[in-house]
Amino acid sequence: MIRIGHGFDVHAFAEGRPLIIGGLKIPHDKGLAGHSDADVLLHTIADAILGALALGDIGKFFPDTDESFKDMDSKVLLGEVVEKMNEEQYKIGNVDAVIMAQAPKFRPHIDEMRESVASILNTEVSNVNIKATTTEKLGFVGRAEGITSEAVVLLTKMEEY
Ligand SMILES: Nc1ccn([C@@H]2O[C@H](COP(=O)(O)O)[C@@H](O)[C@H]2O)c(=O)n1
Ligand SMILES: C[C@@]1(CO)OP(=O)(O)OP(=O)(O)OC[C@H]1O
Repeated sequence: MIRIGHGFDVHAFAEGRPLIIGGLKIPHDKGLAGHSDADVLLHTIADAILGALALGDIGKFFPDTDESFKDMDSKVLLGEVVEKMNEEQYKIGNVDAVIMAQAPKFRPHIDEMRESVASILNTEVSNVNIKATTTEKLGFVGRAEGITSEAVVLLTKMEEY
């Protein structure tokens, strides 16, 4: 049994915050605004997993009106979503994600990011692909107002013994 899910998220740039993407602190002159640490990539992957399981989205489980999630580490958020996935007897088949940002350049960080994401998802690095693209200076991404990302995940049912 396999299930597919899609995730999408957007966060605006904000001065005076670190840029956290894929669980890594990426050197840049600004970070992203959010109730949590605003890790747009981990939110996208969490939403894709919840989507595959027809469980809703991260706002349902981690509402931004709840003060206990203020400045939350999104690695913890995604870890809790992985626990839900395991409770449903599913594991990661593979993940393919794209980060859309005019800057910074993510290419130098992609391999470390894949390792970080694979570790949270409890899967092999070869099951995690992360891409980055600009939008050729078009739209809110192109004007460097924020970062958006999209992901698809394939989940596979755990073997029953
Ligand atoms: N924030 C980004 C954007 C892009 N890259 C890498 O550059 C390649 C070319 O990007 P274009 O938007 O000009 O097509 C892209 O394939 C990525 O490898 C990046 O590292 N960080
Ligand atoms: C993660 C949560 C919760 O801290 O906050 P944000 O960092 O604002 O992220 P978003 O992707 O807008 O939605 C989920 C939120 O409930």
